[in-house]
Amino acid sequence: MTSIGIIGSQGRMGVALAAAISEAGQRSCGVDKGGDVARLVAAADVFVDFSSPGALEATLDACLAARKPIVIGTTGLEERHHYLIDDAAKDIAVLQTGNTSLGVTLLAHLVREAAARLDADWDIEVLEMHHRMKVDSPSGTALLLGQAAAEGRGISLDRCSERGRDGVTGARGHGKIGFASLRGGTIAGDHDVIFAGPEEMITLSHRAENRMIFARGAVRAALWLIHQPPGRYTMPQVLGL
Ligand SMILES: NC(=O)C1=CN([C@@H]2O[C@H](COP(=O)(O)OP(=O)(O)OC[C@H]3O[C@@H](n4cnc5c(N)ncnc54)[C@H](OP(=O)(O)O)[C@@H]3O)[C@@H](O)[C@H]2O)C=CC1
Ligand SMILES: O=C(O)C1=N[C@H](C(=O)O)C[C@H](O)C1
Repeated sequence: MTSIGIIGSQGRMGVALAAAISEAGQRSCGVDKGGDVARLVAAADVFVDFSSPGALEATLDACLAARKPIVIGTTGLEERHHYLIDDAAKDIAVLQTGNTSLGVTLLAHLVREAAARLDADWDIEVLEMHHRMKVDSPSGTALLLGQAAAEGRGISLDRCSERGRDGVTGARGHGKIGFASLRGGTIAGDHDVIFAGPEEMITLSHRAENRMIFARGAVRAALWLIHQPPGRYTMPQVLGL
């Protein structure tokens, strides 16, 4: 039996993850804000982080000291967090993703394919809606889908994204990838990638009906990651997509 340590165990995802770990016949333990992450790391075989970007540095340090692998599902990460992850991945196995579900992993593949086939006359917009308690925007998934679209087009998302339109912003930039975020209610996570072309439109969508899809995907990733050498891994590798 594998012991999976949960960073953010009392949160919405932490609770769903504990249920998914138990469903998979594995053992869980956890830590929350103010808790002893080094103690948790000593007690488990692999870790899943669904907490807050502020927790990441200490969590990675503890995993590095113990040479143990980690799945990072927390979103709202900044560039410096990605550098920390790249550094850690030289010594331990790390998987970071904005979405651990099978459906979104496949959707990202479809978005990359569509973007590769449609020229820049097809405007790409990523629309997401989440529950009222979500603190970061755009969602990690929206950014992941935007990245897939940019890769399909062979462009850099950093240079082509259009975010936070408000007021007289001027016409939409040609070839840009736009993002829009809605917040309300208890929605677990809805994402649409819209390809708006000349006189026709394609929408690729994913609806999360509840958090167990993320939790089950995270368990699958954690159980896969313990068998991998140091490196930075992705959900398509876990799912063989
Ligand atoms: N990759 C994916 O598939 C998914 C990612 N997420 C992401 O996971 C994260 C958590 O989401 P959610 O569960 O809804 O959020 P919650 O706010 O419900 O839970 C976060 C938990 O993390 C704890 N926490 C905060 N800071 C620390 C810290 N420094 N060390 C340890 N624990 C800490 C919180 O404790 P306290 O309340 O005391 O602050 C809380 O228990 C978000 O970034 C979200 O976007 C969510 C769903 C799927
Ligand atoms: O905060 C959430 O709830 C979710 N966060 C992730 C994200 O930012 O994309 C994944 C999922 O959409 C739910």
